[in-house]
Amino acid sequence: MFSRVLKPVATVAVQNGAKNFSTSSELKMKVMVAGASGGIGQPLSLLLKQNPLISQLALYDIAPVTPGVAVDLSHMDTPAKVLGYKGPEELACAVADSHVIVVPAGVPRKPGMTRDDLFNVNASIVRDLAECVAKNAPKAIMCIITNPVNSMVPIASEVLKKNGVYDPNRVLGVTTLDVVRACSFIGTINGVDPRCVTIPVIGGHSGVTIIPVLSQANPAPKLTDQSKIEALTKRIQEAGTEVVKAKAGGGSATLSMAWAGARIANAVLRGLKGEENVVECAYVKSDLTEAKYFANPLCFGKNGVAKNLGYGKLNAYEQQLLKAAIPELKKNIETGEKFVSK
Ligand SMILES: NC(=O)C1=CN([C@@H]2O[C@H](COP(=O)(O)OP(=O)(O)OC[C@H]3O[C@@H](n4cnc5c(N)ncnc54)[C@H](O)[C@@H]3O)[C@@H](O)[C@H]2O)C=CC1
Ligand SMILES: O=C([O-])CC(=O)C(=O)O
Repeated sequence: MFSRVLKPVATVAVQNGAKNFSTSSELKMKVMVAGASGGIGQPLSLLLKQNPLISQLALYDIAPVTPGVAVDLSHMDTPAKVLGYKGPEELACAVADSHVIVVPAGVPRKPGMTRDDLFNVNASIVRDLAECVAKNAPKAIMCIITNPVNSMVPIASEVLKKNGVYDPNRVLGVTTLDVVRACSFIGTINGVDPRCVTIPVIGGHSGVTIIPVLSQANPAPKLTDQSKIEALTKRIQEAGTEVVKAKAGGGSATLSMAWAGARIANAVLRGLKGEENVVECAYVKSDLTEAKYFANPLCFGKNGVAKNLGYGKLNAYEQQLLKAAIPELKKNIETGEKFVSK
């Protein structure tokens, strides 16, 4: 079950420049989760506690239960040491010396809302977290789950820039759930194990900006005509809303997101550790299109994103999807950038 998420630990030592990194033969990695007591944060932390690449797991949230969540997880018989941090006065300690910071802090959607409707509340949460990261762990790799992802990544990037510590290879928007869903749906259609399916999902993380490149899926979905391809594309684009509706006011995807969050964190950690050819899609600073940020397959290395692998050849339908996504992405990016500059 964990073969993709928990790959064997590489034993090479790496030195990637962040302060207080271990210089012993085994790099000790600290992962911090911001929003650790929430619907995503708790199961994500449960999965991360099982990751042998992590020596320290710092759980941060404004919720009073957070130290208790940390005590609870600390009783699991896996090596990662778990510490809980609660409230803004403890944030700097939680962040300090982190190699990877995963951010599911912020409010989720209710039925009838778009991800953009979350902007007003979540923008300041991500801004303040990024400010603290800039001051206390400028070399950390931020993996931002908080919605709207398309705008939150520009916000974190602009804050890091203002502090003079921005490295575009160290700020990611988490789009892994779109890939996970596409693999799951294709697995069902083809009657195969979804873990054997690969597919790039490019663009961003909301509605029309989510572009599953079905022509590059392996195995190809067994769909006979174009209308079925279009219906599958729509389902992947709207899968978040499918969950929001099904939860009927109880929030959005949490468990599948935790799974996806653990998967991208593991890819980043494997790259930091020196493993080669670790590839996942994520939303990053990009010059591939007119949008300043764009999601597509990336290769991870000792300093975060090591190589942008582009998005390959798109068929005519996918090119049409890309054309529809770009104006929306540009608008979302501008909204994020304006929020920081005002
Ligand atoms: N990127 C993606 O694919 C997905 C993103 N999301 C997004 O993830 C976010 C979290 O969703 P859930 O976990 O379901 O929400 P939730 O409400 O269950 O949990 C959010 C947690 O964040 C905490 N929090 C609020 N302000 C904070 C702050 N300033 N610092 C630290 N923690 C803070 C809350 O106390 C709460 O524990 C939402 O914005 C949601 O839209 C959800 C699913 C998929
Ligand atoms: O739909 C939402 O609000 C949460 C999310 O981003 C997803 O499930 O893809």
